[in-house]
Amino acid sequence: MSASEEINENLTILARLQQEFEEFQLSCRESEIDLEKELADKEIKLEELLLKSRETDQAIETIKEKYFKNECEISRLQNEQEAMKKKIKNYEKQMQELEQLNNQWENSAKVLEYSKLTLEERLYQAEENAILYKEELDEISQNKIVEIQRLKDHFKELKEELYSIEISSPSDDRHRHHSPTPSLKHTIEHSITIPAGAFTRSKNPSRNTSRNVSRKASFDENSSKESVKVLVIFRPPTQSEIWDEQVLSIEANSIQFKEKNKEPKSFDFEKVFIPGTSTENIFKEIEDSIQRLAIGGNACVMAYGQTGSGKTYTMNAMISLSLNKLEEILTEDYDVSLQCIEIYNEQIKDLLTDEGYSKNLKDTLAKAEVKLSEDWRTTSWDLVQKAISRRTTKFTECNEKSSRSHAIVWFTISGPAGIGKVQFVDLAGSERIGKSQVVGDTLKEALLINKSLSALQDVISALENRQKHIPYRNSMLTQVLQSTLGGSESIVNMIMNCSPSMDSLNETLCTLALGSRVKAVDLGFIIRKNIVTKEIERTLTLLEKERSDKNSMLRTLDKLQRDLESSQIALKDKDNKIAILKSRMNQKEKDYLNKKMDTHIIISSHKKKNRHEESEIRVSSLSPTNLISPTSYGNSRIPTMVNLKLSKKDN
Ligand SMILES: Nc1ncnc2c1ncn2[C@@H]1O[C@H](COP(=O)(O)OP(=O)(O)OP(=O)(O)O)[C@@H](O)[C@H]1O
Repeated sequence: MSASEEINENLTILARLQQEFEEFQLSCRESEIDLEKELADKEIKLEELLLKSRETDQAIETIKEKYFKNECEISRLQNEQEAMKKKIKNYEKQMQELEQLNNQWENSAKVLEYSKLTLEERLYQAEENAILYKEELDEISQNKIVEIQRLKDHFKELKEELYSIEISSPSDDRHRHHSPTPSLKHTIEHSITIPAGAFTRSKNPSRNTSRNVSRKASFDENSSKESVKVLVIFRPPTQSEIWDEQVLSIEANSIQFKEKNKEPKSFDFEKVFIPGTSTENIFKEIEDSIQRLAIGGNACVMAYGQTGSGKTYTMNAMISLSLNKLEEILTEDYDVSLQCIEIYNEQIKDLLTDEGYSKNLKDTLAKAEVKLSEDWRTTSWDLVQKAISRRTTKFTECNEKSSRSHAIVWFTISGPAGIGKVQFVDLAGSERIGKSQVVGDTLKEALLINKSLSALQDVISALENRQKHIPYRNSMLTQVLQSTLGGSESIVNMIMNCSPSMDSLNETLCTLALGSRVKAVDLGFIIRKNIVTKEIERTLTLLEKERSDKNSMLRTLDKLQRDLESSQIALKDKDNKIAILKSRMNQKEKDYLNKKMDTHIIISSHKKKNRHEESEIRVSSLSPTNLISPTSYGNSRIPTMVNLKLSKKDN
């Protein structure tokens, strides 16, 4: 080949190569554009991934915070749980202590019960002795009566002798002056038999003097009578109640209990009213003490008994019949005033005004006094009815609350012969409250009723023992009753209201036991009055001491029983509190476990989500497109010149 041909051929190759090169350049530019586009897309995706990763970081932070909070809450709950456990341990310890106390009480109650039995035995023996002494006394008094009759006859003979001497010497005026005139005769005769006190209705001023005289006579007469009278009243059974006379036999002076599998018990009283006795017959027993009001005497008519035993019924009848009696014996010379009050939870309330309960006894009593006008009989009865209805209507809504308070209707009668006072007291129900259901307010109420009835017993006991200090101030009830309880010119009529129902046997027993103890207050007094010889006096003192010992023992036992009941009630209250705390703690534990579970679920779901997202990120970062860098990507696709050369060489 010629040189020119070779040049031409090379030129052709060059031109072809140039063309190829240009094409290659063109394709390179296109690839560059594609790569740039892809790069931009990747950058956007990367941005998005970074954003997502930042959001995930934030979410993780929030979860961490939540987790931390939950941890704190868990440790707080754990602390609370620990504290609760400690509290429960404390309560359990207290409960154990109370149980120990309870056991101790029960033991001392057993000891007391045993000593009670021993004392009862001794009392029984002493009573037998007393019967013997009484027989002796009866014999002595019989002899005395014969002696008195003999003296009377002798006196009569002397008197007649004197009279005949007088007649035989009419000139001697001195003798006539000293002769036994009819009035002297009256006086002498009355030195042997005491005249009955009488109340005369007279508007003559001179009547006052005669009333003063009659007052003295009346007190002298009554000084030999009882200062405390115990009346036992059985109301008729209701339709739903059963009275088995074989089990509970009620007679005019005694009550017998013959329960199956139990020791028979009997109580003797001066007056026992069988179911269905008219209130007029009952009133006859207190009539004396009401009559004495006109001459400045004091009286207390008190109704004691369980709820529904007839206290209010009896008290209403006694007030009404007393007002009839007073109307009969009082004239316009007398001023009558009335107070109707109620004592509930150691607070006092005037039942005739809208004032609420107060702790200020003196003020309330002063404000409660209503001075009655001339037609005081009608006015006072209306006011008493108003007070009773207020008590009843107010408390019916609160169910049985009426029997949880003491109501007192108090008349003051001022007349020429002095100031007489009578208090009609409807006491709170004496029933023992069941231990199980007593909590909160009811517990407080029960404890305060126990306290006031105990205080009443203490006052009666102090009167029995003729103590110098009578503890009237121990309760609001005894403070109010101070005017008519005790004192030489006061008569206390204690009405023991009972139900004949078989369901109430225990409460009836308690009521009668208290009645016997109250009766002992007066018994000592009467016994002392009748003592004739030193020997008998000594024996009777011993007997009286034994009786008083037994009574104080029984009272202690009663008090202990009440205390025991109170502590059992308190124990029950503690039990309830512990049960409430335990259930609260269980609830807290449940809450705590639920929260823990929730937290656990949240954390694990977040962890799962995070793991999922992380793996997603990892997977996407491992895909081939992501693995190629822009340069390597370009290089791999650019056809190499070496290849071209190689092909050229091959060629
Ligand atoms: N001697 C009686 N004769 C007939 N019914 C009577 C007698 N005593 C009470 N009752 C009746 O028995 C019921 C209860 O009497 P009452 O309300 O007087 O009892 P209470 O002891 O005062 O009760 P509480 O303590 O709950 O106030 C009443 O329906 C009353 O009429």
